[in-house]
Amino acid sequence: MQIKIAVLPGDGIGPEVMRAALKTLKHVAEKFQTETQFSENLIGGASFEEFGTPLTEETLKACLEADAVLLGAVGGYEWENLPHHLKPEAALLRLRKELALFTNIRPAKVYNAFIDSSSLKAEVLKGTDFVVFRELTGGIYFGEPRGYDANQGWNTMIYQRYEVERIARRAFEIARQRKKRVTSVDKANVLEVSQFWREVVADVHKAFPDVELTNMYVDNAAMQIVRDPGQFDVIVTSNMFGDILSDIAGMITGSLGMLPSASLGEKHALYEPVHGSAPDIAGQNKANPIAMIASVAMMFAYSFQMTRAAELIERAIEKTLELGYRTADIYQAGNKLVSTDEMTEQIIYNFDVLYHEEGLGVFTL
Ligand SMILES: NC(=O)c1ccc[n+]([C@@H]2O[C@H](COP(=O)([O-])OP(=O)(O)OC[C@H]3O[C@@H](n4cnc5c(N)ncnc54)[C@H](O)[C@@H]3O)[C@@H](O)[C@H]2O)c1
Ligand SMILES: CC(C)[C@H](C(=O)O)[C@@H](O)C(=O)O
Ligand SMILES: [Mg+2]
Repeated sequence: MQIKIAVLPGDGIGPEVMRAALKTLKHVAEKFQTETQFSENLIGGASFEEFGTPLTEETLKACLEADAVLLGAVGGYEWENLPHHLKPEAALLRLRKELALFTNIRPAKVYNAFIDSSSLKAEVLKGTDFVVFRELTGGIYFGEPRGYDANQGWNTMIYQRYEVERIARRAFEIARQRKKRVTSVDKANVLEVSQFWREVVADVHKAFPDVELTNMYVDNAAMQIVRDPGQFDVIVTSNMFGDILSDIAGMITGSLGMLPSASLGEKHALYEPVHGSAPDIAGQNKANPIAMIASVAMMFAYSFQMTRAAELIERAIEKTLELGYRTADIYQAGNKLVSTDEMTEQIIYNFDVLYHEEGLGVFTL
């Protein structure tokens, strides 16, 4: 098999975690006799500096032609005051829209080895394994009209029926393979668009009577995720609520540096960590590469049905954590403090150890 991947390292720690991910990817692909073909392009601030735009047509074309896109992160202090359409983040938003990546999947899974280093108590975290399905190409992020002048600023939160239906359907389908529980998160007590969301989700639910549906207001959901994360299986929600809830979920798992994501459309797929470009630690070889490496695992599973490869990467991450290796963001006294590169080497080493063991290829991210 040959796989064609568009690589977009981006800004800040993006290139550092991408280097880690590509090293892992190449190693895994070789083990599984999979031929890889890469295109690499600038995106975000790096692209703005070189071409005066955060996303060139050439980069977009490379992404449209690839089987899967891998993205590091975009953004940084130096580009914060640019007009909106030139900000690094605009590139990511346009890419999601152009590739029609309407489903963003962000799993919040607690690694056992890690349970004592989270900011939450171990007994609260035990058994936490849920996934956020965030709508990614609609809602207030893209609604018109939008703008600001000297006296006011405005955005529009709008959803079309088909947009809610397709993400809800995917959430119910995945729930069927999991614990069969969907929590739809909205703000229907205040927003009409949320009332609409709630009604459409209920309509879609009729085709999935074996899955339990609960509705929850977003403020309560934020609290419940921290109070009792074990109650959730699949959370489905709109673009902005999903953005916020997935960062909260990031802390459940210990650090944003641990959370991978997949963005899927009908034809295209993009994989990126949930975290940003972390300008505060960029260039120091101390970023946690796990979110990016786990995003590669998601790519193998979702884009190429290589479940065994994905499972081995996931287990190699787990084993590396069990052995006590930690980057600075998750370090506690008694651990082995390692750099981005050393963490990557350990994960690859443990991948090789596990590769020789028997396994069924059960991927849980
Ligand atoms: N998908 C993306 O490209 C993406 C996502 C979020 C934020 N951003 C952008 O990134 C820039 C910085 O945003 P922010 O500071 O709000 O969020 P951030 O995720 O970049 O950083 C938040 C905090 O988490 C830490 N952190 C994040 N990832 C880490 C990792 N892998 N290892 C260790 N520590 C890590 C950072 O050091 C920082 O203290 C902004 O320009 C923002 O727009 C981009
Ligand atoms: C960088 C930004 C545009 C992006 C978002 O808000 O979607 C980020 O926060 C994310 O969660 O992927
Ligand atoms: Mg975010």
